[in-house]
Amino acid sequence: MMNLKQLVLASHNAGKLKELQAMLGDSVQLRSIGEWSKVEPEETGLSFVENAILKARNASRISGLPALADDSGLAVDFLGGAPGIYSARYADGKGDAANNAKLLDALKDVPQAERGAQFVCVLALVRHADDPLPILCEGLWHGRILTAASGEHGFGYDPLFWVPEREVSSAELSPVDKNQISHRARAMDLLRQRLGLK
Ligand SMILES: O=P(O)(O)OP(=O)(O)OP(=O)(O)OC[C@H]1O[C@@H](n2cnc3c(O)ncnc32)[C@H](O)[C@@H]1O
Ligand SMILES: [Mg+2]
Repeated sequence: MMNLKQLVLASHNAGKLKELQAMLGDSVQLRSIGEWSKVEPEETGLSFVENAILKARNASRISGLPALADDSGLAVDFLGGAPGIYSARYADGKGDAANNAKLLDALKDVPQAERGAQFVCVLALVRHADDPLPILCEGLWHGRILTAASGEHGFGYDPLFWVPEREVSSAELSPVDKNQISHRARAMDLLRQRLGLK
């Protein structure tokens, strides 16, 4: 198999790097693609899977190492699954706070029963840039969109995501707790099984 001591993470998102490295533990060192390039590839795919593969290939091409990508987002029922693959760009690249404000506004006056949402995470691992058989793993996390932000942990939409099984927002979970139950944790669990790491 491939040498998994070092894996390039095809992401410029520090929150993802932290979470994924914590889940992997010491067995695999994740190195951010930011060490090689600050340029983010355009995410032109129409699905999480396509974008994850595109980012992984790009990082592997640049670094010459096997690469792992995470394409993720928030799919809101009332919005027909939006912002979905456009979650990072929902407020036109103005960042997390603007994304959250736009989402709250889009759900203004929407009753609790219709505020269901899921976080989605697709992990793609390529052994090399032209790998014809990327390893793909997916994880979902069901919850609800709050009417106001709450909590300081995590990143992105975490302050707006109510976690029914814990009765707190995702940003109120400790990092250790989030990493046990999140969409990313579920996808990583499958990946570790696929790689024989557990
Ligand atoms: O593409 P890379 O460089 O990995 O970084 P990114 O932030 O652009 O990542 P995505 O394209 O996958 O977009 C995912 C967005 O979905 C949101 N998101 C994903 N996982 C999340 C999580 O665990 N908690 C909160 N928000 C999350 C957050 O807004 C992210 O910016
Ligand atoms: Mg992105």
